[in-house]
Amino acid sequence: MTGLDVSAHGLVHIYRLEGNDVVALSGVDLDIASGEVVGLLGPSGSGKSTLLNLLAGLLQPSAGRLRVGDHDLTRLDEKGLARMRALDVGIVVQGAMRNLLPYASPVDNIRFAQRGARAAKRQDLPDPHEVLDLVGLADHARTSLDQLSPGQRQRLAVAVGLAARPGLLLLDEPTSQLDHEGRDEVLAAVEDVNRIIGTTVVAVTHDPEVAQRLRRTVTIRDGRVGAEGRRGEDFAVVGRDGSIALPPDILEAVPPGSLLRVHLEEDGSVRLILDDGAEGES
Ligand SMILES: Nc1ncnc2c1ncn2[C@@H]1O[C@H](COP(=O)(O)OP(=O)(O)OP(=O)(O)O)[C@@H](O)[C@H]1O
Repeated sequence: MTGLDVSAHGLVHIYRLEGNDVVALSGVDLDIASGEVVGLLGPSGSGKSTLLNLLAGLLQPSAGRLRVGDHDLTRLDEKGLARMRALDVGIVVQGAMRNLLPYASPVDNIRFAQRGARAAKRQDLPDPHEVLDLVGLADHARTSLDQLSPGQRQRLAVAVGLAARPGLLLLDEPTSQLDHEGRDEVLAAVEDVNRIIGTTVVAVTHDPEVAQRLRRTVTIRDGRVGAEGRRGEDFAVVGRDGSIALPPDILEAVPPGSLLRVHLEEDGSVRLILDDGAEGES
């Protein structure tokens, strides 16, 4: 399977707690092409994990549209979502050991993670040894998990996420609690997987050094896409509804409610002019 593309339009998610609604996502517009590697950034509580869980089919959107490959996640029933999770989407939750059976060998961990795809009669399941090879653990098929380094355990967690060779791999904080060496190992393994089998990867991260290494980053702020990054540079994004989320440092100079004149210059640049006479450019 090659990478799956993802498309979210006006995606809303509301958690309903007794008498209270918590709006976690309030209109996310996001397109991810097949084979992209995207880092999801943003302050705590901005909605990153909610978005990851929606992409995994573990939550259903409250409104808006969400598509992963051919799956329309607003329409799939529980059975359809379970099938998608077994065959097409791999999720690696935060903390390597939460993804692993502690007393099983690495190769048995992969076999166990393939059970959903086997039950769904997937014909072309990869050999578990091949999956370990993809993350550089071919020589550790039978090594006890407590003999693996933290970086190796995290790579094994990534391999478990890839066990059924999904088209979309979701990683929640894949490098937290790792030293530099472990972090580099894990990032290199994810880059190899993406290059060799073309899996689309979406990774939540708080680590600025990880974000720097990712080709594309998307910052979630207050439940929406607040910025996009390319090769370490941040850009404001124009949403499908024409709204623009300004970066926090610009918002300090131009608070909500400010009136801005907008001029499209001949050279294609856009000038925003604050109505009180102060000027800013973007
Ligand atoms: N199960 C839940 N029930 C109610 N509210 C929730 C639930 N999970 C998350 N929230 C709320 O939804 C909002 C978004 O949370 P989410 O966990 O998606 O953010 P996050 O960006 O992943 O945060 P962090 O970086 O701290 O993990 C927050 O206001 C959070 O309190």
